[in-house]
Amino acid sequence: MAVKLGVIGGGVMASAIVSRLLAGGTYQSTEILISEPTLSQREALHQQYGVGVTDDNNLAAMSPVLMLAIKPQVFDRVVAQLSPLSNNPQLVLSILAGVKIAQLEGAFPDRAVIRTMPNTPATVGMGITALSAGARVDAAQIELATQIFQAVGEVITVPESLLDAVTGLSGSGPAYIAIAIEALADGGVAAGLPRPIADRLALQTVLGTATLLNESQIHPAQLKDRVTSPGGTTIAGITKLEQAGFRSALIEAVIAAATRSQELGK
Ligand SMILES: NC(=O)C1=CN([C@@H]2O[C@H](COP(=O)(O)OP(=O)(O)OC[C@H]3O[C@@H](n4cnc5c(N)ncnc54)[C@H](O)[C@@H]3O)[C@@H](O)[C@H]2O)C=CC1
Ligand SMILES: O=C(O)[C@@H]1CCC=N1
Repeated sequence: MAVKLGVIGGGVMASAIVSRLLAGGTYQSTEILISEPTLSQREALHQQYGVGVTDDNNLAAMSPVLMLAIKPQVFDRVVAQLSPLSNNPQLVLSILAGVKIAQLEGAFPDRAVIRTMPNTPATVGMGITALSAGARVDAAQIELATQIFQAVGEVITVPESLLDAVTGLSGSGPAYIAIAIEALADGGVAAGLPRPIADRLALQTVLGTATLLNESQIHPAQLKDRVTSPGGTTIAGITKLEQAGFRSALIEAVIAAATRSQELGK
């Protein structure tokens, strides 16, 4: 069967996206070719997903749809090593933080380019991906990109000027939430809970709160007010959070990550 999707870089995000594309039937394993320099990673991808693997980026780049899943720091080097013949894909999808549509269009002349920002909950189909289309993209290509990223969760379309901010929030956000869950569990241990119980309580509290907000569509501030009894435990905890700058820490984290995304595109 002919390869339909080539992927350059077979790391964390490529694995997450490819696994969901296969599970959802968007592509068959024989229709995907991943180029990856690390032998053990190639073997793992082939064994786990049955996809084609290669150490030659030019082979992956010949596919009609090419997904770039390398680190932004190696983008220039990877592009410089692609031969003109492999400048064949009709559609290039980039998941690279920071790398701009203009850079992508310069690297793939005459090809349609869509810059995207997915996130790691993609692994379980609960991701959210923002797409931003370049000038050469037609409606069918936006539809195809949407279909590909819907395999890993929600898809939204934004102007490119917002993609660095998206990166700072939803791209990097899973790490902030993971730290929050770890810290909540540490707090539980500090308050006397056995570790396994603290871990379970912390995780389910975040999962349950996110699900409740999502399903009820109430504002987070309303939910906070519902939990907070006058003179009770929650307001005692919130007072400490405010003293420690919890809100501003999160705000500053998103801004710092967005700023770093901008820097990566320079
Ligand atoms: N990890 C995350 O949560 C997210 C990452 N991204 C973006 O996705 C991209 C990939 O990130 P990860 O998957 O986390 O990184 P990763 O390090 O897990 O994967 C990158 C892969 O590229 C391979 N690679 C290195 N040099 C190469 C070359 N010359 N040719 C081909 N492959 C090469 C590496 O061996 C590695 O397997 C980055 O650009 C990042 O900005 C986007 C959204 C979320
Ligand atoms: O940390 C990074 O640069 C990548 C982009 C978004 C999430 N991880």
